[in-house]
Amino acid sequence: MRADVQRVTVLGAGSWGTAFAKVLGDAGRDVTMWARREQVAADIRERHANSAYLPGVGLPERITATADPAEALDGAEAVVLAVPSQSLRANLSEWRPLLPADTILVSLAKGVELGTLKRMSEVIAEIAGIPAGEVVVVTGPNLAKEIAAGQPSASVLACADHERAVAIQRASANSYFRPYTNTDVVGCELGGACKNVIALSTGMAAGLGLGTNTMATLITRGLAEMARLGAKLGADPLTFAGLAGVGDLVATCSSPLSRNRTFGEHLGRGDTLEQAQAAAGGQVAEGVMSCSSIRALAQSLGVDMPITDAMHRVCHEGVDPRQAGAELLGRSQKHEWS
Ligand SMILES: NC(=O)C1=CN([C@@H]2O[C@H](COP(=O)(O)OP(=O)(O)OC[C@H]3O[C@@H](n4cnc5c(N)ncnc54)[C@H](OP(=O)(O)O)[C@@H]3O)[C@@H](O)[C@H]2O)C=CC1
Ligand SMILES: O=C(CO)COP(=O)(O)O
Repeated sequence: MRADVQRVTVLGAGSWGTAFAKVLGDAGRDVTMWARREQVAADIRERHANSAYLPGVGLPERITATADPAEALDGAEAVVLAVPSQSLRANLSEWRPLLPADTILVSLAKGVELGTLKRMSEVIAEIAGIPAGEVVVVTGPNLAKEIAAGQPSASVLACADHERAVAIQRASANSYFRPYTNTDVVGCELGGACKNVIALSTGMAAGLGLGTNTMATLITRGLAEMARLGAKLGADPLTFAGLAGVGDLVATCSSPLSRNRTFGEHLGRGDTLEQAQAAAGGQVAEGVMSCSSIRALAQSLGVDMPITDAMHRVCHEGVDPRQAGAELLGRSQKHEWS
């Protein structure tokens, strides 16, 4: 493993993969991106733009791109995985023989895998055949469009191996992006996955015409339920007070740029799942799948996550958003911290 990472490969050329490549390029790193579609790769390589995902954003000239994963991965000192959570296992299985030895694996994905109920660093470690403690997880309040516009933001690089987190911290820190390290991978990853589900709920509330008190209630009680899950899985409770918890919740639950919040808003306005998906224009709203996997994980551990449960029932059992809201309020009364 190199402490002074210079050559980075980003696998996935969507919103966050491209914005994170720009962060690395602006930090002076040489970046090669892999795009699933040749036309996206050509746009990045020849026009220094990704018009499909980040229209109007100029990319550093030191970023190049290809649709060939072998070419993208050649010589990579760090590999950033920037594809949706539910396809990551299949994608990485294909790429595994191409991964350079000793490369640092970095995860941008915020989700929990359906079926296995694994966090993304667990999936990556399993497929790559490395200890889970070696995967670096990027999380925090990082709306891609704002970061691509160079707006100041902080982030968290979580890894049990502090040296790997520091290597990526050095490689990504620039004038507008301030990454902190953290060794609580469980807490950081759960924060990133759970907040997408809570953002669905705040979007849904907005779509129903509800105001700020409702949004603050969902954010705060969402934080309580993700912290309960984290505590059961051995996370540090402080993590949920940090960038990966409150920070990402506030950004995602309140911003019109959030795909999860926007998806929820469509459902609240009465759109079907299919209509909301069509409006997302092919971009991933991870919470739609993660509400089911996180709910199953919570149930397997006996953890109460009522908002997540409500989102699962709206998204996958056809429950009306108004009814889900009424049921949340109608639950038995209790102490705030019980
Ligand atoms: N956008 C954001 O602000 C942030 C996103 N994240 C997380 O980062 C992860 C990636 O998100 P983001 O880049 O925004 O997602 P996007 O939907 O913007 O892009 C997804 C990328 O993955 C590709 N892709 C989609 N499905 C597959 C598949 N089955 N196999 C291979 N490639 C596929 C897409 O290719 P194609 O264009 O060909 O469809 C595209 O390049 C998610 O987990 C998200 O939650 C985290 C922080 C911020
Ligand atoms: O994770 C994000 C911000 O930190 C992006 O959220 P969305 O996927 O909802 O756009």
